[in-house]
Amino acid sequence: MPHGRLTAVYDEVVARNPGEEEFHQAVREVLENLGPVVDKHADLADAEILRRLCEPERQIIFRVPWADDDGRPQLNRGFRVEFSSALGPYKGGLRFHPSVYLGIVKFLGFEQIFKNSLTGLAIGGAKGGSDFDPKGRSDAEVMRFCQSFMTELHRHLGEHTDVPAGDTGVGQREIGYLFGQYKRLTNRYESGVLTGKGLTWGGSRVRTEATGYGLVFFVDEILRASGNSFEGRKVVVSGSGNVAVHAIQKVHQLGGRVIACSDSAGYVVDEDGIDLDLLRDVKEERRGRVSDYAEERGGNARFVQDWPIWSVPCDVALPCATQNELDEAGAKQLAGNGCGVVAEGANMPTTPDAIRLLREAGVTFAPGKAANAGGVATSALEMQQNAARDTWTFEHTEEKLAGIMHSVHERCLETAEEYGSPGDYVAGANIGGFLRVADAMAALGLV
Ligand SMILES: NC(=O)C1=CN([C@@H]2O[C@H](COP(=O)(O)OP(=O)(O)OC[C@H]3O[C@@H](n4cnc5c(N)ncnc54)[C@H](O)[C@@H]3O)[C@@H](O)[C@H]2O)C=CC1
Ligand SMILES: O=C(O)CCC(=O)C(=O)O
Repeated sequence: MPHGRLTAVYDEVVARNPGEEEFHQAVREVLENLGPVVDKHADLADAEILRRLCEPERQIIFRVPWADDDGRPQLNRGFRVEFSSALGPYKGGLRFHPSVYLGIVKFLGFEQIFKNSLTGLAIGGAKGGSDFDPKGRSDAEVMRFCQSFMTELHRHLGEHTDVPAGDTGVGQREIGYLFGQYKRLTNRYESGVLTGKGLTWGGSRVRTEATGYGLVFFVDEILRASGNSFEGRKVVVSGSGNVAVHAIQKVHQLGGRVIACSDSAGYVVDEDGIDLDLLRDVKEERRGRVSDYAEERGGNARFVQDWPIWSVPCDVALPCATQNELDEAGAKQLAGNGCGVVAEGANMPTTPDAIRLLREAGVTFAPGKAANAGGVATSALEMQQNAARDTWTFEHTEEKLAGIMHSVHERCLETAEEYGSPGDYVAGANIGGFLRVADAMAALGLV
């Protein structure tokens, strides 16, 4: 990072947030692109916008006690990092996974600022979660955990203040328990306080599908820009959760074929194309593994007990599982096998070395800030419907999502061009996301 001013900001972030490696990585990835912005807009640098953006407006860490099914007390740690409210109420998901600690929540919250800004909608940036592991827990245990988590968190939330949603380990079941407890504690049916709700209690059509669908809409924009399409293309998707499943569905709808997906135990290769009904039955209904899918599917499907998935040859790769899952070795395999596009469905799944390698090899790379923005954008559409006490059809909502992904794609390309890096989606996303939030911060004064 050659720009002195940016290096100083980065060094300060590392010194003030020791041990939070994922947060350092996320900050560095943004700062690396901001040299031309600082040169062009000295006023933003003088207002210390960058330093202020790297310091969350508020960080909440709390104890979450709950009782398991045997009546034994259990203890977890809860987090909510409210990073920036310059553009609107804090907005971003909750992650329940044993790996969650402050550094993970801060990297996710930091990325969320720029992603949310890129959507063009009125949403600030935040993220939260807990080191609670829902795997193997009964519904009753998950409910008690969620109720305890919300018992503390509710005092920090509100439809105009902070609006969480799901992320890894938090789906509609958890959002339901959280919303139920919020309603009980506040005695308010405040639909706009959480997104990702069920359709009978204030949810939006397409929110469940939105991140995966939006990702595929974004890749479709990339392919169309060079006169191509998904028709007949082989696609590899890592993960088999919410984002992965809906990305697979939309790829199939657009004429592509997803031939592999994974979970934390390994991956399945199915050259005939993943059978989505079977995958969803195994993963969502029975909470099983992709190895069960391979066994039940039979035929050409095979399970490989290894990780990661990137040795499977494909035209398009969509990392949709977790951070830093695609490293330099994986990038080398993808590029060597002729992959043309890598687009991030997960948040920061590609390491900096892997991104460098992909770009040097001529692979088009789309960062999650832009490519997976469809989820949070549709959350904002859910908030719009809640505020108007309205419900939209699936077709209308999906059309809006596609329009938003089109404009995120345009914003990335136009910004990259303007700032001297034509065709560079990383520069376009980072600069485009930064400019909108920086402009608002400058207008709001030193707050
Ligand atoms: N749900 C949403 O709307 C959005 C999610 N994302 C990101 O997409 C990614 C996936 O999220 P969801 O699909 O919602 O979660 P999920 O909980 O539905 O699925 C996560 C998937 O990733 C795999 N996975 C998780 N941690 C892993 C690890 N340490 N090693 C190997 N595999 C692992 C799981 O096996 C599962 O298949 C995350 O990075 C999340 O932050 C990004 C934007 C929005
Ligand atoms: O819908 C939301 O508010 C959150 C989505 C999210 O967590 C993300 O974009 O990573």
